[in-house]
Amino acid sequence: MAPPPDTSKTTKLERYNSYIRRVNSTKLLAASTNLLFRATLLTAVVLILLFTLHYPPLLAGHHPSAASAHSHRSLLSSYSSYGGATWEREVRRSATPRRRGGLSVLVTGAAGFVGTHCSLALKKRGDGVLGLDNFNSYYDPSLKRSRQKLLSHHGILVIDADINDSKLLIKLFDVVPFSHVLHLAAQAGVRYAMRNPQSYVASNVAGLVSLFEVAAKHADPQPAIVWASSSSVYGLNTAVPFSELHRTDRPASLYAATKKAGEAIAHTYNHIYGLSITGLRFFTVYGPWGRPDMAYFFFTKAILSGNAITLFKTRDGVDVQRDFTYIDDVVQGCLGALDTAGKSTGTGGKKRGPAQLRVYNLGNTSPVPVGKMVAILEELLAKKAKKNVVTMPRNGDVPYTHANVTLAQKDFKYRPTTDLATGLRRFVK
Ligand SMILES: O=C(O)[C@H]1O[C@H](OP(=O)(O)OP(=O)(O)OC[C@H]2O[C@@H](n3ccc(=O)[nH]c3=O)[C@H](O)[C@@H]2O)[C@H](O)[C@@H](O)[C@@H]1O
Repeated sequence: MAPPPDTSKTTKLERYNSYIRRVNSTKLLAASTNLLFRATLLTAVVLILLFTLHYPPLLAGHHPSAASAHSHRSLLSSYSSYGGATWEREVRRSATPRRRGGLSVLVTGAAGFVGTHCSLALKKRGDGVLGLDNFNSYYDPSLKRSRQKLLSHHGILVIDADINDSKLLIKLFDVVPFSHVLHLAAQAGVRYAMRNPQSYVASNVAGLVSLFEVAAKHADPQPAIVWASSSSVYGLNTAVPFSELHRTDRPASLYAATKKAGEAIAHTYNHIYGLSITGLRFFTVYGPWGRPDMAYFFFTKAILSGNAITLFKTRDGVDVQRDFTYIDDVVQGCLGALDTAGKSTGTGGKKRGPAQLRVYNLGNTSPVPVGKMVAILEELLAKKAKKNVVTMPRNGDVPYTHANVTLAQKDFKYRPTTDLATGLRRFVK
């Protein structure tokens, strides 16, 4: 019988070969992972570049900047961390009123233009204010960070979070028994809705529902809610001046449609859950710390830098007109609405009785043609604008806005006092 073959060497060799194969495959895996990582990085850089080219930074013009507000928002909320004794202490400190009978207000969109001014005014008179903002990149977030610094200087904490983050909202209402919510977080801008429609649905519809859900079902006590609707809901309405009784079922832009949807949603939450809700229809609000995507702001920049501006005329050749409203007047209206808001009547998602549901115009009551607005800026800046006058494109704009504010005047003494020339002088300064 032949002796069995000596396998010890072959076995060793096989083991060695298999070891080498494993090492090589690991190297291959590492190499391919490395390659994949580099490819992903390169794609991301190319995408960011393409996006930046497509949406140049807002401060350089009037186009919304970089990444879509929506994707940025989800990124922020997934990174937002909250909780813990120190965090809760800070939240309570910011939200606690300093005067007897003061309000405790959750201000959403606190690092926004109107949000910052309202938060400061509330804090100044001794109310507690806690801010919330997602710092999205619709316009330069560094302006929002500067406003956040200003607020922090006045003892107001602004949390980085999105209104769609229900868990955070629930946590906030667990920590603080807010008496009011001033809900200003929204995707603003009329014409941008054609470019990024989903961001309007995410903020102005889904975000609003997320807030109402938490306020109706989790907050105890339920807060009274005052929120920002818009003059744009009047859409194709031709009866002037715009009254709260006029038709608002013909929005001209998706922006307006989401605000109108918000008013309908408010009705539902008031009806089912007894939430006290007040909608404020703002009319083209302007002033210091304003929004760079608005015409008065980017016109000023363009005039100073010698760039041309585009002025819209209606199809009949008339200047478009706006009831430009100065920020201080709007703040007065917001505080008046908060002070006169009735209490919500429900608890734990159950209505206990009828609650207040209101809508008010907050305008200036004197429309100004955009050409006149530019003439005021030219005088203040001592420099002529280079103007391109074009027929208003079909971009969601309406030709004319004009507020009737009798209702706000009657219910909380709203009385706008700043004309456009005075307001723009303060802005330019
Ligand atoms: O009243 C409101 O509720 C709305 O007011 C503003 O919207 P808008 O009135 O369109 O304000 P701007 O974008 O600053 O435009 C002001 C005027 O300048 C005109 N315009 C704008 C841009 C431009 O390049 N040229 C031009 O003539 C517009 O047609 C408009 O008549 C805000 O941007 C909205 O977020 C807000 O909801």
